[in-house]
Amino acid sequence: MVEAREVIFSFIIMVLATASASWLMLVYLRIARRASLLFFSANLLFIVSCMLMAARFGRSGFLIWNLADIITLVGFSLFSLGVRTLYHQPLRLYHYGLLAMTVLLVYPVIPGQLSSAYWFALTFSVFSSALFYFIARDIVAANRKRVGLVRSLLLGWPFVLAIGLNGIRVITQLSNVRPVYFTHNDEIFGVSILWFFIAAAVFFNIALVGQVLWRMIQRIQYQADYDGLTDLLNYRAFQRQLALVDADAKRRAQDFSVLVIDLDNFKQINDSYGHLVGDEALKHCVQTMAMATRQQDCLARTGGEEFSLLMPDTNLASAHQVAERMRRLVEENPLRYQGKRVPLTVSIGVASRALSPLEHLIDCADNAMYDAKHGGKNQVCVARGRGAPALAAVKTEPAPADEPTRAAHPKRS
Ligand SMILES: Nc1nc2c(ncn2[C@@H]2O[C@H](COP(=O)(O)OP(=O)(O)OP(=O)(O)O)[C@@H](O)[C@H]2O)c(=O)[nH]1
Repeated sequence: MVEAREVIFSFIIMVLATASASWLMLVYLRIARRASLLFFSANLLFIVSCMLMAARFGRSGFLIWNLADIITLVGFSLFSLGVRTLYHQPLRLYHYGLLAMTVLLVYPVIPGQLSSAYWFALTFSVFSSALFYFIARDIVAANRKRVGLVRSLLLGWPFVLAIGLNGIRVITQLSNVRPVYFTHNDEIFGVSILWFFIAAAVFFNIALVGQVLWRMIQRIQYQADYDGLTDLLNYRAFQRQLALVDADAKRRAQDFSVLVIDLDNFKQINDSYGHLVGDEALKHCVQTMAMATRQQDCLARTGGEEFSLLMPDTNLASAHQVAERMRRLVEENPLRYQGKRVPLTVSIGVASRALSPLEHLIDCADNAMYDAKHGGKNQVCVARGRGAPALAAVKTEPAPADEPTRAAHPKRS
């Protein structure tokens, strides 16, 4: 039977070596580099731990046994840290520090003799369960919002299963049914637990590769739909959103409106302060504009310094109010840069679906925005009518501070 164990141990080490090589390849390819490096290191530690465990069958030294357990726990900690790194979660190193301290306090207390096998196994089960719990919890926390609880649990299923199996093991051991697994003189359990190691090595690594792939897919999807600078939806995603809102509005016989918003004299900001300040100005402006929007509105970056706001269930008059409020907020919140005040203003065009067909809606708002530009900038213009939106665009004037919805003369900063 000892020979069978040796063969199985060699097989486990081969599996772990293959996993290590694969993670190293991902590090080399710069795919989730830091997380892959942590997963690679964890697999190396498992190889060391397996070698020690293989040695312990010959000599049954408890020091080696404990060392193998502790190295395995450090490997699981690296898995857990890798998952947190992958999902950009806070590392919270004190969690691992606390766990390490407890491990180092508990292991020396247990007497190093064969009858303690039960306690060593129990201790290892409890600590490894804590680490599996960290991993499963982090995977669920990172994905729950996007794919729901059940699917996010499925993403980390080997770790969830490991918590369950360890739980059963702890309960059976605490209820003193019999010391299961890891008994030196019990050949059957000795070999069966080795098969369990193989399954764990394979499934844990597959689950983690799955996390890396899943994360990459999420990132690609995000880059396809979002603007990297402002984190707003891009033009393509905005068009998709527009079609969805239009279908919904038709079904419910409701109106909706769009704003096309363009920063004024933005080239001048870039030329005077540089592109980095220009980028800051764009981000600052987005934050300010967002103050005028509601939860259901959809603000998108549809051009370099051009934005669009989609407002479901909003008629032209209400959209005009929002646009005016937005214009005023931007004007009143200049960018502060190195103690200087960088004034920002926007020109806004408003159009509503009730007055324009979908295929012309954005053009109508865009033309109204250009009317605002030609009218002197820092103002809101409303597009009316279907056929000739540019001609029908009606300029409205900014409201006074206490009356956000009514007109006054355009303000310039
Ligand atoms: N910093 C920065 N600049 C950008 C970005 N995208 C576009 N721009 C710049 O925005 C400027 C737009 O210039 P124009 O189209 O002349 O517009 P403007 O100066 O705002 O003039 P008006 O629209 O007439 O008020 C150009 O200089 C672009 O290089 C960006 O992501 N970051």
